[in-house]
Amino acid sequence: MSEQENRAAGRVAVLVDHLDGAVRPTALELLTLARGLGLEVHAVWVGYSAPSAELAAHGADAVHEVAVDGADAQLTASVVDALQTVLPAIGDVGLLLVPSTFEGREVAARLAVRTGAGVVTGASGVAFEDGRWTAHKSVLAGAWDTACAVTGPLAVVAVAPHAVQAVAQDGAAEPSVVRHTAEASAAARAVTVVSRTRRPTSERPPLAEAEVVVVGGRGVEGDFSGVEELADVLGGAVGATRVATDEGWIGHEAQVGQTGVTISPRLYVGLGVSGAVHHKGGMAASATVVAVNSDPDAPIFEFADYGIVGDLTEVLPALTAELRRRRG
Ligand SMILES: Cc1cc2nc3c(=O)[nH]c(=O)nc-3n(C[C@H](O)[C@H](O)[C@H](O)COP(=O)(O)OP(=O)(O)OC[C@H]3O[C@@H](n4cnc5c(N)ncnc54)[C@H](O)[C@@H]3O)c2cc1C
Repeated sequence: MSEQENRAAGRVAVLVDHLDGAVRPTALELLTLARGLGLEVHAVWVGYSAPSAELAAHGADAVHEVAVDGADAQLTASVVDALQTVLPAIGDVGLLLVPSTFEGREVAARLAVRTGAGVVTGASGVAFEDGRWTAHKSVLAGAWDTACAVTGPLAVVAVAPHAVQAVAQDGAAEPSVVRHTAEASAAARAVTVVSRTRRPTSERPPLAEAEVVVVGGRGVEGDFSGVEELADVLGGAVGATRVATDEGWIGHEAQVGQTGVTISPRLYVGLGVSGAVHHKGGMAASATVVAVNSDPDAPIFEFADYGIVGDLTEVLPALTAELRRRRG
């Protein structure tokens, strides 16, 4: 970028998603993406004790810790309050990256309503093109790639998990750490968190962020044990079609698709999944699609990278056993 373009693009801020003090993997991806843009990168951490060296290794030049006064800092309204305080303090921010998770998209939308920023969600990449921040995303079940240029002064781009690979670099300079305090808005103060109950933890990664997702459809005929076994061998998450969740074979939180969770794993494995358009809409951004289906004319084979025509009762145990053998 020329000096003039650099000035027009402004600085890049990254909202760092974290849980119990640990940076979420998607935040490291966002920082890596931001570093690649070649501009000043500011990491925004709501709370204190940010792991500044880890954030710097992934691209942060400066780390901003923000305490929210008067409300629970984990509420999305509080996160927006924090951003509204810290972005003007950084100054000249042209692009804010947030994760395209449920919470990230809510933060993006609330911030846009308050500030008039332009928002693009589910982006696979972002670049400064023809004097505007432009986000790229695939739409209509992956049938179209679009470029969405933001015309306002601030672009808020929610980036899909795994759009880039997080890469730490050795020898990053120690970032400056700046502390801020944000005043909670009426929206944040209106909510009191009375209790928190941690869901029973699973060894598996969260569905929306997983690098590998194994999905069971109607073809599993009610038995998800083989789907879970393959997911565990691959270190992945378990997903399902709406048919499988409607049948009560697995919880609704596992539903992948237009009305379920949107995923963008490196590897998607569909077992007894037909590949209906409503399902495809939530997984079309998967990098590699593998399908096992007994019907050679199943629509999923039209967009799968690798297809196995066969009965799950035979293919799945053989596949799992072979992968287990190869992984030692
Ligand atoms: C408004 C709306 C929103 C929707 N949202 C979603 C959504 O978010 N997510 C979603 O998934 N769906 C959604 N649906 C439903 C969607 O349209 C499909 O009905 C659904 O995805 C089909 O699920 P399935 O592939 O499991 O079942 P089916 O379409 O019935 O396919 C089952 C497949 O399993 C194969 N099979 C059967 N037995 C075996 C075997 N033994 N071995 C190997 N293969 C076998 C069959 O050949 C078939 O291809 C939505 C529908 C509507 C109308």
